[in-house]
Amino acid sequence: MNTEPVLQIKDLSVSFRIRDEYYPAVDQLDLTINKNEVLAIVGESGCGKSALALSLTRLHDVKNTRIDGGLIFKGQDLNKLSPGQMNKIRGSEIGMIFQDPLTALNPLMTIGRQIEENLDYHTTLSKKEKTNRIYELLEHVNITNPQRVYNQYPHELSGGMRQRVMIAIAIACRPSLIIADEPTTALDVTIQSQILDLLKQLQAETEAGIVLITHDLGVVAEMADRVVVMYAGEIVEVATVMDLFNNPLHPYTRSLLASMPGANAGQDQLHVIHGRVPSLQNIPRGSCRFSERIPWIPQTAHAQNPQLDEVGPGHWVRCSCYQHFHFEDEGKGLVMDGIAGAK
Ligand SMILES: Nc1ncnc2c1ncn2[C@@H]1O[C@H](COP(=O)(O)OP(=O)(O)OP(=O)(O)O)[C@@H](O)[C@H]1O
Repeated sequence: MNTEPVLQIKDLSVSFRIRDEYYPAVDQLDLTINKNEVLAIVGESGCGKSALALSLTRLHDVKNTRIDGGLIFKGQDLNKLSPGQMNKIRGSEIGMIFQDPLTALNPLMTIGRQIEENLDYHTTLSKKEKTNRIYELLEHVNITNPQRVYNQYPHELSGGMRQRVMIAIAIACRPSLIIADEPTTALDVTIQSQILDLLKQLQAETEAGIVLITHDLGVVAEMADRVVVMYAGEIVEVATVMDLFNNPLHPYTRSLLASMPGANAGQDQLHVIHGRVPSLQNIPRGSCRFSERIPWIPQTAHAQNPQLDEVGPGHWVRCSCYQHFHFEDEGKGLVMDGIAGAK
């Protein structure tokens, strides 16, 4: 595995203003994304995945969002760039693919014109070169009739085709980093797997680092090299995809995996994680954030403020007592050694 860093995230906090106070949705996060790797970020809704993605592209609402910390990309800190400097990087060296291409694409502009706009901004190609490049890009994302699609509007295309167009725009200037936020969530299963295959193929060609934000562990298993599990704004586990699926350590990761369809073969019910991700104002910031989702485990078992520790090569976990948890079948869920009354 190539470990040449593309992006280094250093002590990153992304905070939203709620009634004149800022609350971190991403809390002091450190992470490196390498060239030619797919780094998946997973977690339930509200864990801070999209807040993280927005901060990487600096597409946040500046009035109500504060970003602290470093985003080191090719030797410069994205967080210190002016909006103009960032515009030059976004869409060229950093490509973006979002969940809903219908919202991301301009409904009043033809597909050809939208890709051309990107090339206008980031390249000095002539009109003819741009047109050829657009046809080439559309073909590259497996659009069979590029000439026709060039002149079509987003609403005339299927969801899968629109996502292919988004990918064509994202890769138009051969980015070294791609942020893909739930790129296949809105698509049906067959189209989803075609789009994932396309992303894999493009990555093999470009060697870009891909940050893949998803709540779908099936997508993670298919795509990721490394996985980051987020809970309530923090990383709770980082591991290679093999380690994460074969040897999950954090109770939250284990609960997520047990709640995945197909995980409990032979059992009638999927595991349901008790409770929900706390809202920003209610995150217990000075203690173990996950403890309230496993209330049957006594507070004495939780470290006050667990750190993210490397417990094996490249395997990090934020839990001081992960060795004592185990998962029981038949709906009993997560239990802890020697704790009576656990369920
Ligand atoms: N603009 C905002 N203002 C205030 N709070 C926000 C804002 N955007 C997100 N949040 C809050 O920040 C937290 C993290 O949200 P975020 O959208 O990043 O989660 P997520 O893991 O991406 O969830 P989803 O999968 O549903 O998109 C949530 O508590 C959310 O309610």
